[in-house]
Amino acid sequence: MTQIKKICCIGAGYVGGPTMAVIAQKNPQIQVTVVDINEERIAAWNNADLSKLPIYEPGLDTVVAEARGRNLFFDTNVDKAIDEADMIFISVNTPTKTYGKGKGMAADLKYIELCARQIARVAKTDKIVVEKSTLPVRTAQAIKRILDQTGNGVSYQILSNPEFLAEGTAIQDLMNPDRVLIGGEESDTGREAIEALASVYGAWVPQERILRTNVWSSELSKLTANAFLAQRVSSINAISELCEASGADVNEVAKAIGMDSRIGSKFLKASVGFGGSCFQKDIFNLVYIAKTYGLDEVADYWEQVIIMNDFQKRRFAERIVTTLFNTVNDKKIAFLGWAFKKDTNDTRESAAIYVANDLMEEEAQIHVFDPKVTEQQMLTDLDYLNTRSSEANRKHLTVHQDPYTALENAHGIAVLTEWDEFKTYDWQRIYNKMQKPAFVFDGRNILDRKQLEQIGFEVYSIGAANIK
Ligand SMILES: NC(=O)c1ccc[n+]([C@@H]2O[C@H](COP(=O)([O-])OP(=O)(O)OC[C@H]3O[C@@H](n4cnc5c(N)ncnc54)[C@H](O)[C@@H]3O)[C@@H](O)[C@H]2O)c1
Ligand SMILES: O=c1ccn([C@@H]2O[C@H](COP(=O)(O)OP(=O)(O)O[C@H]3O[C@H](CO)[C@@H](O)[C@H](O)[C@H]3O)[C@@H](O)[C@H]2O)c(=O)[nH]1
Repeated sequence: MTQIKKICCIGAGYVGGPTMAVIAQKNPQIQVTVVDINEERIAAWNNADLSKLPIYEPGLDTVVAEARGRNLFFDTNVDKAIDEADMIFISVNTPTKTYGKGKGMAADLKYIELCARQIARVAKTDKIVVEKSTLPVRTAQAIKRILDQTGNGVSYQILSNPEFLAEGTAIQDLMNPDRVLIGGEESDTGREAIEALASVYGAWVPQERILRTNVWSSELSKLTANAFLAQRVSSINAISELCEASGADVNEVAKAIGMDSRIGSKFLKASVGFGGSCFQKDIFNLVYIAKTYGLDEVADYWEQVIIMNDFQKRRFAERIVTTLFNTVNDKKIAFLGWAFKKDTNDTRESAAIYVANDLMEEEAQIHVFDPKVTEQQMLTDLDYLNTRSSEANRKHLTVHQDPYTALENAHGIAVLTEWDEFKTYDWQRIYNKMQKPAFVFDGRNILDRKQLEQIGFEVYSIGAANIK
């Protein structure tokens, strides 16, 4: 069996960084080099101060501290790392296309293709190339054609090894994955490549959790897993509106259905809408592929998950406006949280961005406190929507370092992220310093509603009988 001695990972992002850190920690005999064209990001990965790593993930600093400089390296020299490696992970971003055919739907594969061409140009020895990025089904074929036809005559095996970690729990998920999926060519050399990668994971993952399959099934399983997860969130969010209208309570409904072992209790938390860099992108990708094959009913079925999610975000913003006597013009609306979920500094597709944007359209003043997201990031997120000028966004957004100043004098508080610390705040003190009536819109259902009501707050929770 091929023994892997050197691994290169192209892309030092939310997936490449943590995944390679864990692989290196668990395989001290393998040299792992993570490369990126983003010099600032690489410098941050190399920062001696572990609180300055480019991404925030609980437990990541400890793993990096153990492996970095021993057998884990972060570098900008992509060619050198490719040249030396026996196994190359491609872990670059695959965003939704913003131009041309498939705009707003298809995955933009330009970064993947650039990687393939770079590998083809540089490689002088046989390589196993591992797709770690999430890709449309049959992308491996395109990568193989580029490598075989433009390369230096060396031989390549392409594996699909999608990543299932969730942000905020990345290290936990990597240490103890439900499964590791490896798709490869159905041939002797294909199977040998699969086993080489399986042995890397075998350092800490039990063999029965390492699934071997063909490349197309592996690629499609990743999109399908995300589509199913997102679909559960949209399903419970659809029911949340019905609960509000009918007097049922979505938490009770989720509990009751979740105890059915066929349904299961996870991913049934009603919310202001799912965010993150993956769910929407991957469903659009699935929808686009289905349309490409002429499968319109399949495409429409999955697209509804996104339509429901957009509606849920909009509905939350509209509820704030109607509750605040149909106007938020010049009112202070305080946001607790901006990240797309707790325990991450990632804001991609966060519901907070869209809710803020809708409220700014109504001329509200948004004041935000998030424990991990910077002001610069929030402004970048708003500017990216292109709804209004940067100056106008700056006029409507104030970012606070202290939650109590963010909440002082607010007409309404909206909880956008489920950070644990929000539950422990001194809510009496907050109430005393707010405009009255004091409204709380709990977009994550994390606060103790009864306690808040006793203090005097008027509370709107997702999927409950609410203030009208
Ligand atoms: N974020 C997640 O939780 C998650 C989980 C599972 C799978 N995925 C998938 O993994 C892939 C990466 O996601 P991410 O969140 O880590 O993205 P990211 O944007 O955080 O990181 C990607 C990195 O790749 C670098 N890059 C792009 N082109 C390059 C090139 N040619 N050479 C060198 N570096 C290059 C970028 O500079 C960037 O730092 C995506 O396909 C995503 O769908 C993400
Ligand atoms: O019951 C729930 C569960 C999640 N969410 C929201 O859904 C979004 C996504 O959450 P989560 O799936 O936990 O985080 P991600 O990091 O986006 O991880 C998803 O996307 C990754 C990228 O593909 C996959 O690897 C993971 O398996 C998959 O869970 C977040 O906004 C959550 O707040 C809810 O609203 N209710």
